[in-house]
Amino acid sequence: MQIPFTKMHGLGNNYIYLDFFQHTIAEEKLSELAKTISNVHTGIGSDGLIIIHPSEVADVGMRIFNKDGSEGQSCGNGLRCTAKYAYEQGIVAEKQFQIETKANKVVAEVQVINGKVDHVTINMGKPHLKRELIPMQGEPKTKVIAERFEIQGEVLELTALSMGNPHAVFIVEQVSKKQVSQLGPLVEKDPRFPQGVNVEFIEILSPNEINFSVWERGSGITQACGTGACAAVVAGILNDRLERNESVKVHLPGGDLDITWDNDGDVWMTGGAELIATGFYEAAHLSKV
Ligand SMILES: N[C@H](CCC[C@H](N)C(=O)O)C(=O)O
Repeated sequence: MQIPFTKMHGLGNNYIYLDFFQHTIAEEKLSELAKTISNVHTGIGSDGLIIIHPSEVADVGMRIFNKDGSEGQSCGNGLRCTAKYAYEQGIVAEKQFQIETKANKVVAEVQVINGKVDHVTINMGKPHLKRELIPMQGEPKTKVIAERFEIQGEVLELTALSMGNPHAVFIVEQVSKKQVSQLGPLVEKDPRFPQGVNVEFIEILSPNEINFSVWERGSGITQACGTGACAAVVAGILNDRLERNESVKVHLPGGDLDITWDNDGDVWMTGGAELIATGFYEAAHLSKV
């Protein structure tokens, strides 16, 4: 069975995209397909699988599956690539349109240069700050801001929130690969986060600029995490370290995103989206799943 695919990335956070307007795959096969197609040795290799699909409540829909086959509720880099694809493939006719995710409906606006989408701005909606909405164990109605968090004998300060998917943000003196690779997987699966959690470490460079690194739920270290960058800026503002209602430059390993948490409570993300390849995935073995 040959499955047509498009591979795209946002700041190096790359996914295999399937266009369900053209060709669908059975629901029960999607998790297994995400695992097999993401495998760099026996598949195409990616951070996961994204489904672009018809929506009854928006112009287009997007679902995201991580490398381990788990389904996330949203994906910032995936949304920018989905917006690029939807506009360039004529799924949408306007430069501004709505995209449905498991988490919410977002508004995307594409910036077109020479007929191609160069970058995309997305209103990612409002963060959820209550512990029960992250979700995280503990006193439900409270927020998680600069909370003492002990892990593997280390005591860190945790700010946790949801962008439709869960995020644990740690403000540190200096981000390092060592801390992400050692602490990331432990926090991701910590029982205090019953649905798991994406883990971000941020270094405040100024009230409008941070360094950022991430261990993603279900995919491990990635070059970038759009929802994570949004969560990081919200966390920095909640800790009075970053400017509200102004653009914050987020330096991720794969490149920069501009994030604003405005006074209406919406989080805005602007960044690139790139086409890598199109092709056909040989999925004969999937028939046995
Ligand atoms: N790993 C995430 C989904 C992908 C998010 C990330 N790639 C982004 O750009 O926001 C989760 O399980 O919630």
